[in-house]
Order: sequence, then structure tokens, then C-alpha cells
Amino acid sequence: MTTDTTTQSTAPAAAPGETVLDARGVTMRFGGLTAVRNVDLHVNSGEIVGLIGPNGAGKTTFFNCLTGLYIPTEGEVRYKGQVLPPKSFKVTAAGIARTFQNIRLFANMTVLENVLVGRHTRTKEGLWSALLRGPGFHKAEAASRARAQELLEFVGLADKAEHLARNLPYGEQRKLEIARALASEPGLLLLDEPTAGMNPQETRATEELVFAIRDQGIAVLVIEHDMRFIFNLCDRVAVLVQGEKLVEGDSATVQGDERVVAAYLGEPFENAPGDEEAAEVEAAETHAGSTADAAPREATDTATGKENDR
Ligand SMILES: Nc1ncnc2c1ncn2[C@@H]1O[C@H](COP(=O)(O)OP(=O)(O)OP(=O)(O)O)[C@@H](O)[C@H]1O
Repeated sequence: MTTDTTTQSTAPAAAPGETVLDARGVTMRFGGLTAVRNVDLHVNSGEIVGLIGPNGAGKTTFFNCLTGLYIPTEGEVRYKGQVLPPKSFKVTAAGIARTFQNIRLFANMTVLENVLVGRHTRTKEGLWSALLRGPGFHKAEAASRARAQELLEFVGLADKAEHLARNLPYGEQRKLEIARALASEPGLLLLDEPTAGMNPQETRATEELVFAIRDQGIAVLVIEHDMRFIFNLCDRVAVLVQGEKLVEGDSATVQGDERVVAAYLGEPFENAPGDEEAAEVEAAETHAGSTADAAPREATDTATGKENDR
């Protein structure tokens, strides 16, 4: 593997508040279907921005326009002021990394090797260096492995470095995808449904991980259907509906906007804040009811001198 972990080629850290991503008038048409229509969105350094919307709203298509997988029919995407080239590996090299809705790991490679693959955009050693395996190559290889191991520690997978990726449980595969994306030393990380298929504990852990990534100076743009996750996490949320940006603002603004609620009618917020509390109240009421039902038995038990388990 041709690697180099020196951070010389890494995009310089953005100044606080600097615009990292600036997408303007992005439109994507597939034949007669306009999947994304005239969307403006910016992300500043130090921010976690959410992108939500009902199924088919155009969120992933918009991500694909940002990362060079699609060339927008209209509009422009800039990263730190530079117009992005329409090639995904060049976008990664510029400083934008992403994960995918459907996990895309190298299943038969180890966890560590998957992260090393993510470092290729930061590699200076070329083909000849790799073939000749000179001292420069070995030094770069060692540094790259050290950085990959560091990233595995960061996401909590250090002890799984030598496991095959396909043997990891689903939640850990998602973490590995994030570690691999971070291996390109991005200034902006795009996460496409990072908690899909996770249990509540894994989701909370992912929330903490995203905060930690932001604290490392990496801005984050995240698509997610789990509204609790989004509203806990994001400084700002943009709502796409039928390809257009309907609303953008902080969590309170977006949650309180009746157009957003209307857009989701028939497709209620998944894990909307309050759902858990409602379930707890319901459970408590059920429990109170069953305790009341149990009262006569308690009396009977008391009468027989037996203690109830409480
Ligand atoms: N390559 C493509 N060719 C044709 N139509 C496409 C293509 N990619 C997406 N679409 C269409 O564009 C629309 C937006 O799809 P997209 O996957 O971006 O939505 P989404 O908001 O990410 O949905 P979900 O939340 O279900 O993942 C859909 O109608 C979809 O069928």
C-alpha cells in the first residue's frame, strides 16, 4: 500500500466561523424528474448541520452533488472558497469525506486495512516507491499505520484492528466507515444516515462520536431520519421537501415550523423528541393500573402472612 501520514497535504484547519461548504443554486435533474431544485446551503467551521426531509426528498442526491458523484445540472459547490472539481477522489483530496447510506466497506479486508485505504488521498509515495519498497516507503507505511490505529482508537475499534470488516457487528461497521472517512483528514465530513439500523445505545454513542469529531475541528453535515438524534446534535437544520429547501434554522425553529410538520404528515418523525417520554408515561399508567388491580391480592397475601416481592 502506498501511504504517507504526514499531514502536509492535509487541508489547513478552517478558522472558526469560516464558511467551509458553500452550495449555491444546486439543481439535479434526472430526465423529467427534478430531484434537487435550486438548493443553497452553507456549513461553517465548528458547525454540525443536519439535512432532513421525507423519503425521496433529494437528500442523498444533494450529497452526491456535493461529493462529485453527480455533476449538478445547475449550481455551484465551493469548499473553502474553491469550486469543487466534479470527481469524487478530487473532492476527497480537497477536504470533504463522506459515509454512505448503505455501508461500503471492503468486507474481506481487516479493519485496519479499511482505514489505510482511506488514507490514499494523503499519500505521497508513488507506485515505484511501493514496488521498490525503499526506506521512504517503509517510513511512510509505518506512519500511516500509526495514524490509522489512532483513528481506530478514536472511534473505539482499536481492539478490532485485525478483524475482518465483515465480521464486525453492524454498529461497528458504521464506526469503521467513519474512521475510514476521517483517514483522509477532512475539513468537512458528510454522514448519510449514520445511525440507520442502530439500537438506542449505539445511536447515543454515535452522537458522542460526532460531537468529538466536531471538537477536532471538522465540520459535519449529516442526513438522518432519527429526529431525536438530529435535534440533539445539530446547530442548524435544513429541511428538504420534494427537492426544495423548505426551512432552515436551529432545532427549535425547525420543530416549531408548521410547514415542516405538514411535510411530514403521514410520515411522522421517527423517534421524535417526546416519544420516549410518552412511552414512559404510558408504561407508568399501565403499572399504576396493574398495582391497583393487585391490591386485593396484596391484602389476601398480607392476610396469609406472606410478603409480596416488590
Ligand atoms: N440516479 C438516479 N436516477 C433517477 N432518479 C434518481 C436517481 N437518484 C435519485 N433519484 C430520484 O431522486 C429522488 C430523490 O432521491 P434521494 O435518494 O436523493 O432522496 P432521499 O431524500 O435521500 O430519500 P431517502 O430518505 O429515502 O434516502 C427520488 O425520487 C429518487 O427516485
